[in-house]
Amino acid sequence: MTGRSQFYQTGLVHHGLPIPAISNIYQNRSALIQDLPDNGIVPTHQKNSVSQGLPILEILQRVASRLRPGYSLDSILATVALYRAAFPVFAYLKQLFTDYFTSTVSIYESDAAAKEIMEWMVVHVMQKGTTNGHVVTGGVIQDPFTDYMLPQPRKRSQATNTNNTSSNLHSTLPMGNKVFWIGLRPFKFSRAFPYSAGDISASRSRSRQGQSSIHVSTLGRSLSPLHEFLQTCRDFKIRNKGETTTIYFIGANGGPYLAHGHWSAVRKSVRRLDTVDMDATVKEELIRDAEDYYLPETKYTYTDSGIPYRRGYLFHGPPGTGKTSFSAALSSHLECDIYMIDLAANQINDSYLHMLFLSLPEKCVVVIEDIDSAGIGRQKSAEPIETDDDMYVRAPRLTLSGLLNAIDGTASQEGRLLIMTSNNPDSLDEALIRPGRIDKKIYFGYVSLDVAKSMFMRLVGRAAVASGIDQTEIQGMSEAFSKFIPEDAVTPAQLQNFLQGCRGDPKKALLEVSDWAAGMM
Ligand SMILES: Nc1ncnc2c1ncn2[C@@H]1O[C@H](COP(=O)(O)OP(=O)(O)OP(=O)(O)O)[C@@H](O)[C@H]1O
Repeated sequence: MTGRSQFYQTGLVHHGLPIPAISNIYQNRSALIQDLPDNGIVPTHQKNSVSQGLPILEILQRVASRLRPGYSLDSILATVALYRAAFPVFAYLKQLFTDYFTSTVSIYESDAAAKEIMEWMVVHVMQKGTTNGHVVTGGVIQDPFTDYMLPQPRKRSQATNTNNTSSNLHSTLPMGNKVFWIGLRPFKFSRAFPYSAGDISASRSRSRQGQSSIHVSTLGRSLSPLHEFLQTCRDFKIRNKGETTTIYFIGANGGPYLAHGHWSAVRKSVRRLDTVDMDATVKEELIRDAEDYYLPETKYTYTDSGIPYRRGYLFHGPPGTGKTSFSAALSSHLECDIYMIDLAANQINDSYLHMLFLSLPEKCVVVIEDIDSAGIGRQKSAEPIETDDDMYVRAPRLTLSGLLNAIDGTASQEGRLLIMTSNNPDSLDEALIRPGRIDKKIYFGYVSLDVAKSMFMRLVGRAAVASGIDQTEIQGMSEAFSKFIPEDAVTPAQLQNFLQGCRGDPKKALLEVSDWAAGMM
């Protein structure tokens, strides 16, 4: 037996194929050559072929020779054997090439950078038709692995048509590998199903507590092209911020997302600051303060003075006065994502909250809602640890010290803007709202005269002006309307509800407001 055939055999044994089959190929080849008749043509059925003794191959051989007389399967089998034998060598060379001639970045899918990359990919690779498959889904995007999805492009005329079912369709990237080019440089993007059991590539990508990750590679040992690519994706996201805000929240009680600290996400249309009605001076001051905080020189001043670069606000006031709405509008205005934490609604304990804060991006707005209702005592530490595999469900509950440590412990992320909302600020522990943790306390109150006018104009007046009613007349109506609203009795949420019921009809609003206001007293 020659070294070459041995090599093939080794390859076949390695891949679990039957050795006899391969020996047959070579033995039978020589037999075939020796037995050739003078004219060199052997009737196929008489050939001592490799297919002999293997019923399926024999059948295939017979079919092949009927279709094409004189045709033998031997060459195909030899090619297959060659391929199987050469495969490990190819895999080894490929790995060698990857190790020495390419660079790769790997990012957990829950990371903000991964979402930026996937948004860029969806628009620049997938929607441009340079890929032959993508996943389309409908409805609200609530999964941490899909929040980077972008709406399918629509015609301008469809944008206002709420009945159009395609408006709910979103595209995301297919699983697997995708090669794309930026200029003359090739990049490879890899992504695997997060929880597909048994999938080797997926399990390779799930290195940390079930989190899947994406990988981007390019030619060359330098990481600079990859950093430039990440920056491109970030710039793209910032440029497109104008239309939507990503709101992150913690999944429903329990479940894998909670246990593993994944933020769920929804993408919503931007809430503009001018749609939140409140005292104009307070509003302006607050916006300026937040804008100043994100100026590069402010960051420098904090760092230079040795002050942790963090800022905190406490929004307090009755329910339905715009604390959450203003927080969302402010995050859109600052062009950053918002992270909502409802301490009362989720089984959050000290270590879990700490981990959530560690996972925040550098620039973001974090809102801890209804902080007074979280039932935080002044315990020094959590109760005895229960035996459980998951570190995030060990400590049973949240303590004040755990909360303080999460929001401004040494390991806590800098650069975030923390907003706590409360309906009952007097019940809050002094330590929680001391200067340095809370820099501004803002009261969100009941509807004032000005707020009533502004809400009337926004919710019914504008549409009436657009339909042809005189602007001055509408303004007069808003003036008259506001006089019916009792002071310190109606929240903006209640007034919004009443005005929505008037279906954009200012005359109806004016007619019915008196009775409605009397019912609110
Ligand atoms: N000042 C306001 N300007 C405009 N809309 C408002 C205002 N306050 C409340 N709303 C409307 O009322 C609804 C509830 O508002 P929001 O959730 O922001 O209130 P909240 O103060 O955060 O309430 P809670 O304390 O219960 O969380 C929203 O639909 C919002 O549009």
